[in-house]
Amino acid sequence: MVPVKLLILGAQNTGKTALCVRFITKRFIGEYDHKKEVTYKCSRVVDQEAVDLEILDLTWKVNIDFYLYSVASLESSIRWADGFLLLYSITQRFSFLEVPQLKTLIDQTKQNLVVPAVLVANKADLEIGRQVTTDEGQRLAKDLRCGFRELSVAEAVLAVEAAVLQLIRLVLDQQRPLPERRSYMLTVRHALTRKLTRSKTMQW
Ligand SMILES: Nc1nc2c(ncn2[C@@H]2O[C@H](COP(=O)(O)OP(=O)(O)OP(=O)(O)O)[C@@H](O)[C@H]2O)c(=O)[nH]1
Repeated sequence: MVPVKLLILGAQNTGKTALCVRFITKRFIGEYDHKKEVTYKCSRVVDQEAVDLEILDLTWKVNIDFYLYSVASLESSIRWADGFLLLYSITQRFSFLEVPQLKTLIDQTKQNLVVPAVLVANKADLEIGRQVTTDEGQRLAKDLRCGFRELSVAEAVLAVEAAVLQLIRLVLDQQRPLPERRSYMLTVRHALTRKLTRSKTMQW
């Protein structure tokens, strides 16, 4: 069994608990008790690899003033985790605007070149209340070097499964020796493409 530890972060009311419960139980439950910090545990087989999964859903609220809360405690949860689900709601623009701050804290704490992370735009079923476009979400994910999924935890169990599996794959990829990593291979490919393009331009 390969242990994989994920931390779910995002502003209040974005659907963090709903997503965890949906992934673990396949059910959507409207309201939750937020008093307790919960670590959800399960096992899954991902690409023929047996994974012992833990997902941590924190109790305290991460909002625009999250520095007012215990940053030390947040940093310790970040250090514990191998991968990150960063959630915002398409109906709460402020939750989208908080994401870069969170990602910066993760990058500073982890100090890795590549941090496995997937940006999740939740509540896609509430189109009428949309405040963040899909395009904006995609651009932010690219800037922050994260995967991106827009979905509705309420309506799409398969999309939730796909988002978490994408993150697990990124974590597993990072645990492989350097030359076997997809991210490493992509970096090498981009560097070679850039070099080739430059040398062609110079010849011309
Ligand atoms: N329409 C809709 N509502 C959702 C969706 N996901 C979650 N919700 C609702 O959004 C509210 C907040 O969901 P939670 O899972 O409690 O959100 P949270 O981020 O864990 O909240 P905090 O722990 O308070 O930060 C609940 O009323 C959920 O039923 C979704 O995809 N669509």
